[in-house]
Amino acid sequence: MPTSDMLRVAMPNKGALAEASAQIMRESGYRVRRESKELVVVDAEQQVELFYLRPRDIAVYVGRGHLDVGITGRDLLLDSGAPATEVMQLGFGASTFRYAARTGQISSVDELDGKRIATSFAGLVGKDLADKGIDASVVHLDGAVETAVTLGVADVIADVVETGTTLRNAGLEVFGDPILHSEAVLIRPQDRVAEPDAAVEVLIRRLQGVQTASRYVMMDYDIRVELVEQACALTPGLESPTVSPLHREGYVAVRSMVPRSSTNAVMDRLYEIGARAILVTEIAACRL
Ligand SMILES: Nc1ncnc2c1ncn2[C@@H]1O[C@H](COP(=O)(O)OP(=O)(O)OP(=O)(O)O)[C@@H](O)[C@H]1O
Ligand SMILES: O=P(O)(O)OC[C@H]1O[C@H](OP(=O)(O)OP(=O)(O)O)[C@H](O)[C@@H]1O
Ligand SMILES: [Mg+2]
Repeated sequence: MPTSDMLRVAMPNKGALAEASAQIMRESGYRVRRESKELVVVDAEQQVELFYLRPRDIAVYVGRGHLDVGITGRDLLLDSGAPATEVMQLGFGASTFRYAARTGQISSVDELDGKRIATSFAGLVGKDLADKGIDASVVHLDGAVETAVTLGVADVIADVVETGTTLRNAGLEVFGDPILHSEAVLIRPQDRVAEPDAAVEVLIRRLQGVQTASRYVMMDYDIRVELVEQACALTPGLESPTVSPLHREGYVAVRSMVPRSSTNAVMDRLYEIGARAILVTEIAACRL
């Protein structure tokens, strides 16, 4: 359906996902908007158009096939009911979607029957209630739903919870299991996910490259040649460590990718077995 040959991408124009979405696209080498009033950015060189839309509307545009891919929240995708499919998790914007009530008032979803539930995710909540066989009424509000309980508009809310600060400030607490674990995701039209699309594949590989580059560091060290197997067991890398001869007889240099979170623990172990000149560098970008 898209009329242009360019890859048409939906970007969140504001809200919790906007900044991180712009950052991951920028680091993936795409031209993003410089100014928050820009609605469309055309990158003729790379044949990509970015459309800045309300996060809530993104699944609608993509589901109808007017845009090829979009970045939105899993909760917004499911709430919309649009025929779009999640094709990649983007690793930011994590949150849970939960029921909450006045502290100490409700301890289980079994108590929801007959209650008024305020939410801006009526689709998601309606489906959850139906799945659980609960007969409750949904009060659909645009946002700041925590206040609905304070003002007596509802008995319960169902909303995005990240740190829990907003709930605490409203004197509310969660109950029951999370309805959903959400995060930012890349979505495509449901009826086109099976169709190979070279431009989408390039986008996904670039996004994966940025994710990997931020999850790993590059580690270099020198070690006596007879200890190289032991050292490589500590730094197996993703495929295989690079082992190069050193000018100094009996030593080799090893280079390997190491998960960022274990950097210091790995350096400690390497040092203990005799590795020296252990250097850690950032990976700016990668394609694996
Ligand atoms: N702390 C958070 N608050 C709100 N949404 C969050 C948070 N963390 C992640 N998200 C995700 O961001 C998306 C919400 O997008 P939305 O545009 O409503 O952002 P917002 O920050 O609520 O902005 P708005 O000012 O328009 O309400 C959802 O997918 C939600 O799960
Ligand atoms: O658990 P927390 O870290 O406090 O974050 C969750 C809160 O943030 C969002 O509100 P937002 O600022 O988007 O306002 P809104 O409700 O009007 O969308 C969300 O709706 C919760 O209220
Ligand atoms: Mg919001």
